[in-house]
Amino acid sequence: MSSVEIHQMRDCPTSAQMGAIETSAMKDGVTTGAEMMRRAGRALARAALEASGAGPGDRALVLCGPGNNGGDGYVAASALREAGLDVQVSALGDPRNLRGDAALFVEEWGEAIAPLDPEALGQGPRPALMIDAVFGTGLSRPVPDVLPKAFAAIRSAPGAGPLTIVAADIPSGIQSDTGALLAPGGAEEVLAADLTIAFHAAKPGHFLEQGPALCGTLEIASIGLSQDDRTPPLTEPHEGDITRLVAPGAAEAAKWLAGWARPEPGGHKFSRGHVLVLGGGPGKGGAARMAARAALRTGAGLVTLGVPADAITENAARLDAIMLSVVETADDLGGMLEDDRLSALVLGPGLGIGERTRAMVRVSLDARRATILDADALTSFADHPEELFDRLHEDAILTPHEGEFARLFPDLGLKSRDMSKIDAARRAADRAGCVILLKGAATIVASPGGAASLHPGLYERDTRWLATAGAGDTLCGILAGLAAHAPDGRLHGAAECATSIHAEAARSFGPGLIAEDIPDRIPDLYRAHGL
Ligand SMILES: NC(=O)C1=CN([C@@H]2O[C@H](COP(=O)(O)OP(=O)(O)OC[C@H]3O[C@@H](n4cnc5c(N)ncnc54)[C@H](OP(=O)(O)O)[C@@H]3O)[C@@H](O)[C@H]2O)[C@@H](O)CC1
Ligand SMILES: [K+]
Repeated sequence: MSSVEIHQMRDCPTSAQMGAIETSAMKDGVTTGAEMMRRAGRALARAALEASGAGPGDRALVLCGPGNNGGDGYVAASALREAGLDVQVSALGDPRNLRGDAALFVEEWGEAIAPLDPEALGQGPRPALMIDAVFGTGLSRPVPDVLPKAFAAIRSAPGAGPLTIVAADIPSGIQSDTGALLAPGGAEEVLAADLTIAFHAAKPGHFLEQGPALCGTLEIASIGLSQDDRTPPLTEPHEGDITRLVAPGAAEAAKWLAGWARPEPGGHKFSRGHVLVLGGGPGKGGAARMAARAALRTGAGLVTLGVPADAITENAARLDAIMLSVVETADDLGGMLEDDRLSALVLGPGLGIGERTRAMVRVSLDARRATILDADALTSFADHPEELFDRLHEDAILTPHEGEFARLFPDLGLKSRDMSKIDAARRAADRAGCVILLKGAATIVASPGGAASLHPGLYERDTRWLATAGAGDTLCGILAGLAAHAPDGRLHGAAECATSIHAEAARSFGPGLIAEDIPDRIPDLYRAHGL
C-alpha cells in the first residue's frame, strides 16, 4: 500500500460548532478552557519561532484582541519571553476588560501592554516576528480601521531583516465560517499572514473566498480535544449541517478508493457499468471526448459517445475503445435508454445550449439513471431553473462552477449570497432535490438535508494547475466512471471520490497540465493506491 493517501474525512467546524466542541469537552472533563488556551498559545509561539528563525534577543510583537483569541496571544507572549525574545504586547481594547481564561493569562504575562497605536508601532524597530491574536472565530463585524493601519505601520517600520507574521487560529478580519474579509478596502495585503496556526481543526474560512489568500501556510495544532488525542469525533459521517473536510491523508484511503474503483473479481464489462456521454455537433466534440475518456479510465466497463450524425466522422477519427452512436434527438436518446444496462449519463460538455439539450435532459432524468448535468446542460435552464428542479431526483447530480451555479441559483451566487459557499451549496441541493458539486479551488459537495463536504485544492493539496480549459469535463467523466456502478443513493460519496481522483491526477502531473493529461494519470494513481 502506498504512503500517498487520497482521502480523509474530518470535520470542518463552523464557529458555533467549534464552540460546542469546546463546551462539550470541558463539560466531560476532557480539558479546561485554560488548558486549551495554554496549548494554543504555546503552539503559536513554537510555530512562530520555527517559521521566523528568531531566537534569544530578537524582537517579537504580539497583537492581542478583546476575546479568547487575544488570550492565546498572551500565552504566546509569555512563551516567547521564556524563549529569550524581547517581546512587546499591543492590545486592541482595554485588557482589563478581559474575562475568564484570557484574563488569567494577561496576569501571567504581567508586563506592560501598549494600546494598538499605528503611529507608535510605525516608529520601529520592526520585529522579527509578529503574532496576530486580535480576532479569531468570534469576529462578528468589520474590523476597526485601526487594525489594518497598525499592520501597515508595522510592515513599513524601520528595521533590519524580514518580518514573519503568524496568525492565531485565522487571520484577523477573515470570517471563520465564510472566508469573507470583513475589513476596509485594501486591507487584504496588509492583514495577510505568512503562517496560520488553526486550533483543533481547519475552519471553512481557511478555504473559502479571501481566506486562502490571507492565511499563508496553514497548520493545525491540537489543543487537547481532537479525535487523535482524547475525545472521539462528535459527529457521524454526513450528519446534516456538519461539513466534512475531504482531503488526502487518511489511512483508509486505499480501501475507500478500492470500494469505488476496483473491478469485482469475476466481473464483466457490463458489471462495471456503461456510461453514455452526449455530445454536440461537428467541431464541438473535444469536451465530450475528454469526459468519455475520463469515464473509461476511471473504471466504467463501456463508454458510448452519442452525437448527431454529422459529427460521427470527426469523432470516429478520434476514438477507438469509446463507442459511437448517432443521437440526433431526444427521441433517439429515449430509444437508447430502453437498454437498462446504460447506467450513467453525462450531459453538458460541448452539448450546446438550447431546446435540443433541454429535451435530452428531460428524457435522461425521466429514465432515472445516474445522471450528471454540467456546463451547457445547466446553462440551458438558466431562464427556467424550476423546470429543471421539478424533474431532478436523487440519482442526478449537478456539477456547476461558480458562474453556472449563479445562473441556476441567482440568489445563492458568489456576488449575491450572504452565507458561506458551503451553505449556498446546501441550500441549492435542497432546492434542486439532488447532489450539487460546486467546483472551485475549494470544491463543495452538498446533498439535500444538509450533508456537505469540502475538498480543499489548496495549501499542501494545491491544484492551481487544474484551472485549465476542459478540466471540468474530465471531472464529469471521472464522476460518471464511478457513478456507473455506484450503489443507489451513493452519489455524494462518488462525487467526493471523483473530486479527489481528479485533484490527485492533476497534482501528479503538475506544471504545464492540460485537461487531456488528466485521464491518463489515473492508472498510475490507482497503482499507487494498491488497486
Ligand atoms: N475556550 C475557548 O473557547 C478557546 C478559544 N480559543 C481561541 O479563542 C478564539 C475565539 O474566541 P472568542 O469567541 O472570544 O472570539 P474572538 O475571536 O477572540 O473575538 C471575540 C471578541 O472580539 C469582539 N469583536 C468581534 N468582532 C469585532 C470587531 N469587528 N470589532 C471589535 N470587536 C470585535 C467581540 O466583541 P462582541 O462581538 O462580543 O462585542 C469579542 O470581544 C478562537 O479563535 C481561538 O483563537 C482557544 O484559546 C482555545 C480555547
Ligand atoms: K487571529
